[in-house]
Amino acid sequence: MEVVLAVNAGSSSLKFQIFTVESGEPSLHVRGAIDGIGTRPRLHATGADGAVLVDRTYTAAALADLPAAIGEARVWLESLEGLTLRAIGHRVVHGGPDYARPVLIDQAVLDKLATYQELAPLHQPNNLAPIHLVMEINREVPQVACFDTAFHRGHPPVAQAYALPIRFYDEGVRRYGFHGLSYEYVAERLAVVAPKAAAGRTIVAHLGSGASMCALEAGRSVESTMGFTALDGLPMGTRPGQLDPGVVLYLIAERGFTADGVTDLLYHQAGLKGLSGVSSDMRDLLASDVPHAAFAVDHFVHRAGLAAGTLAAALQGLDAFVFTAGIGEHSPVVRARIAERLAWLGAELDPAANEAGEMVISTPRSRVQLLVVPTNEELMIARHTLALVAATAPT
Ligand SMILES: Nc1ncnc2c1ncn2[C@@H]1O[C@H](COP(=O)(O)OP(=O)(O)O)[C@@H](O)[C@H]1O
Ligand SMILES: CC(=O)OP(=O)(O)O
Ligand SMILES: [Mg+2]
Repeated sequence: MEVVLAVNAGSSSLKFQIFTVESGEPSLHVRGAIDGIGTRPRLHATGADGAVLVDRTYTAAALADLPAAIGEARVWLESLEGLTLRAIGHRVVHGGPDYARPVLIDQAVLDKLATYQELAPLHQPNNLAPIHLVMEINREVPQVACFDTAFHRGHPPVAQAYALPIRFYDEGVRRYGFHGLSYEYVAERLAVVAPKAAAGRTIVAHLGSGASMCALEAGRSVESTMGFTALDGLPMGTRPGQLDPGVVLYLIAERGFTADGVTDLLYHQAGLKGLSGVSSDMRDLLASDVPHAAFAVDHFVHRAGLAAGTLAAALQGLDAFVFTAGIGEHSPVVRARIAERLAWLGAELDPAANEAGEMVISTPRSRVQLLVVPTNEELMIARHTLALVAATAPT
């Protein structure tokens, strides 16, 4: 059976899905992940029917980092029988100014992508590691890089620019935006399940351990809360979101921070984790009775409300607001609190539909339709990979 493997190597997890490709559209065969890498590592995978194929836990030391997780995932994937690998697609967070669409990977592409490591230190090295490994063990299988930045590359220059001397724009210091594979998937899904919302002015809120929002005009991205790196915008699990650059200058000039020290603070020690002192995980904060945990949640909701206002201004109005990713898909409490911040735009939540996790969670008379649409970055990767491989196959 011919399959495409989609790999989403993140900061603390390695997600993968295997799709059969007979029909032209990828069809789910196996879905799995190793998560909790370095803390509570767990490999689990299910078949298309939901049957559990593997569920293993490890000590933190046994799977301490992403390379170790890749090694473990490889052993398990190679134990699956009867599969012929047609191609492998990878999520690559930063495509810089060069890549506006997915690309077939060769050494030159890989070298170029390595130059963006500093712009996404939490993600890019992890995204590239499995590509390197496959290149070492099997040069025959085509590999495709699918970028988080690509979906946003049509933003108008006024939206992409920072008010710095223009030479910096020319050399690539721009607002790129991320989570593009997730937004592209949600936009395609909306066109099917909520065509009216899809045709209008929509904000999609991708609220996971990384979090951002995207403004869609008839399914096309026109603005996003993230910028040059995935540090900007909303507060996240361990990243602060929007921050006055003066804070960084203060840390360097007054507190003796090095570049590495600032990087560690902004990528690993800030956000919900830093503010609460409890956890980077929204579930832990909602369950905690520590006052700082509640304060971190309040801050998250406050900033989400402000970001929604900014994007509504970019769209000059709002027809629909969509929740997705870990928090957006699974937390009725956080959805309800953000929906409250959208009341001035005419949004009215249906509490029962929200608690039940229905797709439409607004009342019929709400002027802004509120929706929950689960994302699927791996399916988007598989679609792109299949399309690119088919287009470049020798005839
Ligand atoms: N039931 C829930 N309630 C609140 N938050 C949740 C729930 N389930 C998951 N989350 C949040 O979702 C986050 C993970 O989201 P996810 O989209 O999988 O992130 P990523 O892909 O960036 O690792 C977790 O850190 C947790 O904060
Ligand atoms: C770009 C980004 O923040 O990704 P993630 O949500 O996977 O951390
Ligand atoms: Mg993610």
